[in-house]
Amino acid sequence: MKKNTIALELDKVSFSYGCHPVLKNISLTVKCGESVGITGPNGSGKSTLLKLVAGLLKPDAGNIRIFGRDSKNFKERGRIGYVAQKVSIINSGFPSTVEEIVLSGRIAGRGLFRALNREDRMIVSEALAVLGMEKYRREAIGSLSGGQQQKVFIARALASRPDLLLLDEPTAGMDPESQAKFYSLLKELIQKNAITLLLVSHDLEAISSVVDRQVCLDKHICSCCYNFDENGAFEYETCRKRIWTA
Ligand SMILES: Nc1ncnc2c1ncn2[C@@H]1O[C@H](COP(=O)(O)OP(=O)(O)OP(=O)(O)O)[C@@H](O)[C@H]1O
Repeated sequence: MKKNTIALELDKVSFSYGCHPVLKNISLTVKCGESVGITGPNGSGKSTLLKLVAGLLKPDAGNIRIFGRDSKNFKERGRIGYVAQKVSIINSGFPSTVEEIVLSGRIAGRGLFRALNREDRMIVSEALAVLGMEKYRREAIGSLSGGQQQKVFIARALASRPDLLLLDEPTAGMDPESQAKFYSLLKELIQKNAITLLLVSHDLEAISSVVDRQVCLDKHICSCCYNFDENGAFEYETCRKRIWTA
């Protein structure tokens, strides 16, 4: 996919849950291969924004274009990998193993009737490594903790090799060591595969190593975008003050 082409364009998007307005006039353009962090206070609409891009919700007003197509007509949903903030916990009787769940990400992108090959297994191993979950590959998913299950679903999304990856607070249930390793390996993976990333997080500092810039949802309006300098430090401070003192 060509760099500098547009992966995602939100044009004056508004959304309400019933009579509760959440997003108003949001405009945002993301280039192919770009990584954008979405930050903002609780309830500012970050998850809602990802759900709109994932096609799980429809905007009340405005347009969303994905890879040049109006989202209403965008049928290639396999090109989008989305992992919600909290996946539903799978109960202990569920028969699939971690490896099977992650492999199912390969089917989503390539179709049910294509046999899985060595490359698929290699991609699955790589995705499990990003999440530090290789040693659980033969375990039943239902026997894992909630945080571990979340990691498996992130690995599944990575294994699908999406063109656009939407991650909603992916490290919320991770210990600090897994978190640092995850962001560093995620960065490698998205750069290697030219994946466009939208990453929701409260931890501006942690994600500054992965994202090219951060977008702040502030009082329901996408109010500021900052590019990072080499260390990310100055822009991070500015951004944080703008969000939490507003
Ligand atoms: N299904 C729903 N029905 C009604 N209101 C909802 C629903 N989902 C979210 N909301 C409301 O929409 C607003 C935005 O929620 P959203 O989850 O998008 O915010 P957020 O920025 O992701 O929050 P957080 O940082 O706490 O995860 C909140 O006021 C929330 O209560």
